[in-house]
Amino acid sequence: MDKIEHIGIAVKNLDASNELFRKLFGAPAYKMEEVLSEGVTTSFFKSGPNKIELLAGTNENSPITKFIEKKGEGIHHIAFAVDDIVAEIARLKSEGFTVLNEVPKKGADNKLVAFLHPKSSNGVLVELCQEIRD
Ligand SMILES: CC[C@H](C(=O)O)C(=O)SCCNC(=O)CCNC(=O)[C@H](O)C(C)(C)COP(=O)(O)OP(=O)(O)OC[C@H]1O[C@@H](n2cnc3c(N)ncnc32)[C@H](O)[C@@H]1OP(=O)(O)O
Ligand SMILES: [Co+2]
Repeated sequence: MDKIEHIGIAVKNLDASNELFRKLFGAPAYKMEEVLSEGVTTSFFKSGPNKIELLAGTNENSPITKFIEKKGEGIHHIAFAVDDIVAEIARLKSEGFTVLNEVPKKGADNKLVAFLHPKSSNGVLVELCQEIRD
């Protein structure tokens, strides 16, 4: 795990939150992207070397919709950059973590991603992100 790649924040209304975070960071989102497979639409902000990912659910089954119903808006996950997501998944499995998708899937912002069940990581939803290299 090299560094925190982004922090994911679950929001009800992406337009309203885009404006709030534009004021917070003094700059607009640098990217907005829908990830159909996850039932989310996202916007990304840069805060110095860090990234913030705002996520809104696009359907009632979206993990974000369910999260907000249960816990309200707020920090949803922490994503870490990894060099080799397949190797990292194998390592974390061997260490006893519950990997929610053992086959990496396409995420936002040109990444392959995988998630650990929060119950196996002290109540924190952890995302692994590997840059998709052309
Ligand atoms: C990929 C695009 C983008 C990117 O960066 O590229 C994204 O980041 S997409 C982000 C959205 N996608 C996901 O979150 C996928 C992984 N998440 C899941 O598979 C589910 O959300 C899961 C398994 C974490 C929870 O599933 P579900 O909501 O069906 O189960 P429960 O509500 O019963 O939750 C079980 C248990 O976990 C607690 N929980 C749920 N979500 C979180 C969370 N984000 N952080 C911490 N804890 C969480 C929940 O409260 C339950 O605990 P309990 O003590 O039983 O209440
Ligand atoms: Co994310």
